[in-house]
Amino acid sequence: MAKTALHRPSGLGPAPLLTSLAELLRAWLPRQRWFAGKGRPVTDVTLVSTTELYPGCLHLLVRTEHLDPPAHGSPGTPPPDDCYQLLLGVRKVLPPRLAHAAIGRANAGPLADLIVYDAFHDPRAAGLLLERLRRPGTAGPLRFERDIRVTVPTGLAPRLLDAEQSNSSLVYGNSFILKVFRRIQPGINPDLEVPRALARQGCTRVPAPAAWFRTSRPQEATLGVLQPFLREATDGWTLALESLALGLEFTDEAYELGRATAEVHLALASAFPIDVTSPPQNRPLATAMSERLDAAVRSVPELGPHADGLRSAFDALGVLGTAARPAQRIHGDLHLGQVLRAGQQWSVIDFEGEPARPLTERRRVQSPVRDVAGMLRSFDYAARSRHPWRPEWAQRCREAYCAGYAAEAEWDPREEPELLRAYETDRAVYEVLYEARHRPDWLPVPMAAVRRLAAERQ
Ligand SMILES: Nc1ncnc2c1ncn2[C@@H]1O[C@H](COP(=O)(O)OP(=O)(O)O)[C@@H](O)[C@H]1O
Ligand SMILES: O=P(O)(O)O[C@H]1O[C@H](CO)[C@@H](O[C@H]2O[C@H](CO)[C@@H](O)[C@H](O)[C@H]2O)[C@H](O)[C@H]1O
Repeated sequence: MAKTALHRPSGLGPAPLLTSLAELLRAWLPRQRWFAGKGRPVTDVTLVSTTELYPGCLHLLVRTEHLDPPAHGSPGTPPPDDCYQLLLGVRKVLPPRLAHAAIGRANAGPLADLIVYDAFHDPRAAGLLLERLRRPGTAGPLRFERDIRVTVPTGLAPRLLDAEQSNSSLVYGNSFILKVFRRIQPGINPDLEVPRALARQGCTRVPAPAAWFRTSRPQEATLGVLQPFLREATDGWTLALESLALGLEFTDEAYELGRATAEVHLALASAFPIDVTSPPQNRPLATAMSERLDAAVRSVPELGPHADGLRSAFDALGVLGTAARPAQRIHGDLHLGQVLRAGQQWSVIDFEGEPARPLTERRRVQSPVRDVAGMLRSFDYAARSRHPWRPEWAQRCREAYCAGYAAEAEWDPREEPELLRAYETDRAVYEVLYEARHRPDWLPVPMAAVRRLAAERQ
């Protein structure tokens, strides 16, 4: 294929993508787990930038346009059009081992009669991507950078992680993991910004970025981060489900997890110092939560009958005036899937925040209670994800986690019941939206919490 086959001057902004490829992507994108625009038919796919990484392997940023931009801006609703990162392979014949990665055969334009596939599944493409990261430099609008103190060996065998993810991750030789962001938003991604800042702080709870790559077009944005792979680690969700299945307690683990969370919060507060002269106001926070609830009710009507009960949590927060704890940078999407345990040590990963929220919002300072609430919701998720439900198991985890947090942070999240309840309610509303969009079978799990939280109305 000629090098210029897909090249258009990417500085000119969105350009119509070669028709046949656009057609293929229109059908393929909505089927991907990481596609954020589910439920909103894609009307067009346009090219934002194309970079040939090597012959037959194209790095693409594409923009999707949608039929019906939602009339409301709910927390789980992406803006009317979105930008996605793709690595496409192009071959005359696709070997059977790559059959599952096929996007389709182009029938027009310079790619006519060639098969296009998702090259993250191709070890050759994945290996070459690692080589780019090992050697800092540029390729078109792409810029590859690394921490020169970290040695990344050459020739590490890649494998695409088979996890239910918002992005795509490649593991190299069980030594490094490259997370490739799929939905791209302008600005630095907190999943690069925060772990780098924590590493500078000497915090060992978070794997430090070894290399990363960005784009300068259409705007500056982070595209991927390579970090050490914790090969002996198991994620907290798997551990919690194992413990439930065996009828075991999880309180020791939860206590240690509380300590780890507090340690990360303390490191975040040092890494991102803020002006604490004006404590955060609760009323605007309560209003924002209430508006998110309104939008969620419009998207998921099952929430409607519980809306007044849920809102009482936000009202109770709103009347409190200023918050007792200062706001700071936080994790933003903390749950049991974001913590990994190796031996006795809990590590925290994925500082991207809730993927559906705008980047600027995810990088804002917020109450650390929001992360605590996220983890408490996760204990409830685990307890409710299997029969018989074990609410008392979750309650014991909750107490242990808060006690562990208090031991490290020297303040106890349970001393802020209104804030905690409001954040748990806000998180449950987010989860309802998330599940309705991505995993409808799971909707009963957060809906059970919604019923409980609404019934707790004061
Ligand atoms: N440093 C790491 N070491 C070991 N496993 C990891 C590491 N980082 C991520 N993982 C695994 O990859 C999965 C997905 O990573 P995550 O950052 O949560 O991606 P996403 O934001 O796409 O969901 C995690 O659930 C975890 O199992
Ligand atoms: O890990 P991500 O950044 O992709 O987070 C999203 O997906 C999570 C599910 O994979 C989702 O988490 C919800 O389900 C978990 C169990 O699978 C549970 O532990 C969490 O408590 C619950 O919120 C998360 O909300 C979403 O942002």
